Amino acid sequence: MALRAILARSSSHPAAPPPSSPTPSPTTVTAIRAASAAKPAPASSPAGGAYALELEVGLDAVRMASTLCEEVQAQLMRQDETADTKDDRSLVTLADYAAQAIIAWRIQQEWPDFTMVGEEDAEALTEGGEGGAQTLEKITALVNKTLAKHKGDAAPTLSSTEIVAAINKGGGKGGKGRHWILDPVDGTLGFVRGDQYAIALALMEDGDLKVGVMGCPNMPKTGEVLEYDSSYTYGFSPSMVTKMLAGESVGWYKGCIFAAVKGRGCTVEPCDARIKAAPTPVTVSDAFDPVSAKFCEPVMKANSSQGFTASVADNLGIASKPLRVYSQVKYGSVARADADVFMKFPKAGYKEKIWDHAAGVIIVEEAGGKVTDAGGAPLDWAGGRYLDTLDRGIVATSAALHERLMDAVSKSWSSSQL
Ligand SMILES: Nc1ncnc2c1ncn2[C@@H]1O[C@H](COP(=O)(O)OS(=O)(=O)O)[C@@H](OP(=O)(O)O)[C@H]1O
Ligand SMILES: [Mg+2]
Ligand SMILES: [Mg+2]
Ligand SMILES: [Mg+2]
Repeated sequence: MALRAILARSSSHPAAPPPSSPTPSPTTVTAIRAASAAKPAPASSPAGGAYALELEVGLDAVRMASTLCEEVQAQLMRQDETADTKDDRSLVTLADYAAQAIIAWRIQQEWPDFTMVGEEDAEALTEGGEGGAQTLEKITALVNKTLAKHKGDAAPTLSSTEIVAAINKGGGKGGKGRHWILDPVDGTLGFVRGDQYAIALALMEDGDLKVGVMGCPNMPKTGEVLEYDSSYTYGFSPSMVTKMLAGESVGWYKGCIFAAVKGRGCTVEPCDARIKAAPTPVTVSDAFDPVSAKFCEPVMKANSSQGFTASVADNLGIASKPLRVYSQVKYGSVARADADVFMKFPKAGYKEKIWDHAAGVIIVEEAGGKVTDAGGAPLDWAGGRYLDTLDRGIVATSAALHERLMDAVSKSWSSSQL
């Protein structure tokens, strides 16, 4: 792999006061009530049930990875660090490797024989000459620093050999059986631009998603993500940190972790463990009003046909502009009803990867939503590393709106074929 350094876009983010919550949009006329379709949300955290340990480990692992990513994103913004390109010319940073390493290490503590389908591998670090070796050294230091921060005296010091082994745990083939699915930094482009990204972890058993944990370190506590673009990378003010350390409520914060367990609902809580806030149940939008409805999609035209999604939105009567957001934060936005619909229609021939969707999908489903391909079929998690049988694209929405969305997709597809 070529380790060609790319300068992260320079970005100045003026300190801004915490934004206030946006006014909720009214729901009116053509409202489709989805309440009966939505699962009853539990009073607090999904609390795991039979998957309590998996949930606890997943939250711990994703929390550590979030800390590590925040540190690297700040370095990128200061231009103290750079991104590299992989053989497929996509971006990769220290954080992508280090987050995969720390999450795999944490899972291995509980399940030494676990298998994982993860995005990254360590080839560029072991076969990449001096540049690769230097990058591995930085990753090792970053992982150990993060472990020390989170585990204190109990923190081990991992060797670079252990780090390589942990990263390479992501090389699983998937298929039937029990596999963790990991995108250590989803939306790497957003990450290097100081924007939205997600750490997306899921557990799949025989094709069924059982647990999803998604860290979104730049997602605000409330409101739509695009309203906060000037404040993504500013930290907490000194007075907020003082309050947090004293265990006081700070009201607004940025940095959310979504957690979902099959059949037990979905919750959201702060990424930063210093913020004392109980996990809050989230549910998808319970009504559809085209006037106030919003849909989200990838930022890059190369990743999804923006013309096609505009046509589908038009068929649904959605008047507002799309929310173009990096990463699986889009699924989080649908899960907590900031948006009504997420659509992605990649170019023909592009093979979607399971780690780009697994955590987001169980989060939306457990929030009362439905995620399918463009033909209405559920996604096939047991087919290996790719979603090989996917029909055209992926749509996520409330269970109640799904059929209407399918009709809109069919209508747009027919007219685009004419
Ligand atoms: N050509 C093409 N078509 C569709 N999808 C692609 C394509 N190339 C890459 N990818 C995958 O898209 C992941 C990022 O998705 P996003 O929704 O964040 O895209 S965007 O940057 O907002 O446009 C991104 O995930 P990360 O690599 O984790 O960032 C890729 O796996
Ligand atoms: Mg990538
Ligand atoms: Mg991804
Ligand atoms: Mg990624």
